[in-house]
Amino acid sequence: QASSIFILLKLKCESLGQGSFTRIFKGSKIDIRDGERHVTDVLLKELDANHKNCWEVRAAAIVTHLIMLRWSSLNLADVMVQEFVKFGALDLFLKREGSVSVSWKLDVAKQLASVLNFLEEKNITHGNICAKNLLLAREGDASQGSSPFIKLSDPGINVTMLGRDVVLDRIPWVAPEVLEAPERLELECDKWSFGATLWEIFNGGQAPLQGLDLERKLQFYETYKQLPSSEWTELADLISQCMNYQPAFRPSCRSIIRQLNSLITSGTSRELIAVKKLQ
Ligand SMILES: N#Cc1ccc(Nc2nc(N)cc(-n3cnc(CCO)c3)n2)cc1
Repeated sequence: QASSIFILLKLKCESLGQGSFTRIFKGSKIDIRDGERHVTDVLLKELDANHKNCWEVRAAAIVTHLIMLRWSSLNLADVMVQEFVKFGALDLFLKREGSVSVSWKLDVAKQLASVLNFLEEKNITHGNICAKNLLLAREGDASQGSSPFIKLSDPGINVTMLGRDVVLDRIPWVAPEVLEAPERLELECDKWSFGATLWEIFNGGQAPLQGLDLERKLQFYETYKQLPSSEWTELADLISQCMNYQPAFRPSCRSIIRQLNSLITSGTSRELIAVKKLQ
């Protein structure tokens, strides 16, 4: 008789950050099977009160008996349980880590581009691509020859259900065309967001346009502005191609991957030259 006991330790982990309307906590799932205990770290995403109704919580019947020893007021209906990904959200990791190598960043960017390519082939639009939604499962250590490994988190509440201010606050990740008509969320929107996420990856996890109020964020789009460009022109070109105000002009995923590959070759040689100059 397989049964799982969920021990939800609602440890208030501020360091976990939060999504738009969710608070996230670390928990433990204890499976008892044939008298053996298996403890798994889990992440709990709790929807805050006034957004309960619009969260399509899919009842994942992953365990036969879910006995929840509540150490808090959590109830299952408002909580989504996710695999606890070891190193957490990429934006926080990059802020904490400070300097990671160019090839590390390009490796992560290429993984994201391949995920977008996979979604494009299935004609699935994610709708909330950003560094906060990239979870780092493996840190990667060049000296050990291991590379980083990322997972794309769920998009959260669908952008069509969000209030205008929340969508405005997602500038510059949200594609401009989505502002006028959120239901026009198409594959090209993820390419725009990919550009903004690439900018985050190469700017230490800093949020672009941070500190601008909603009015100025809206003006940024109304005056067709681009993010401050990197001095690495090929990278700046790729970012501005993705963040083209004409959705149809944004590059295909294959083109993005091809351009990332050429950045990887030129990027690593650039880095070698820089290192040689230092010696
Ligand atoms: N220090 C630290 C540390 C923090 C978190 C994790 N693990 C983890 N696992 C997940 N499944 C999801 C998230 N997560 C983080 N921020 C969001 C909100 C935006 O999605 C989701 N974090 C690991 C280490």
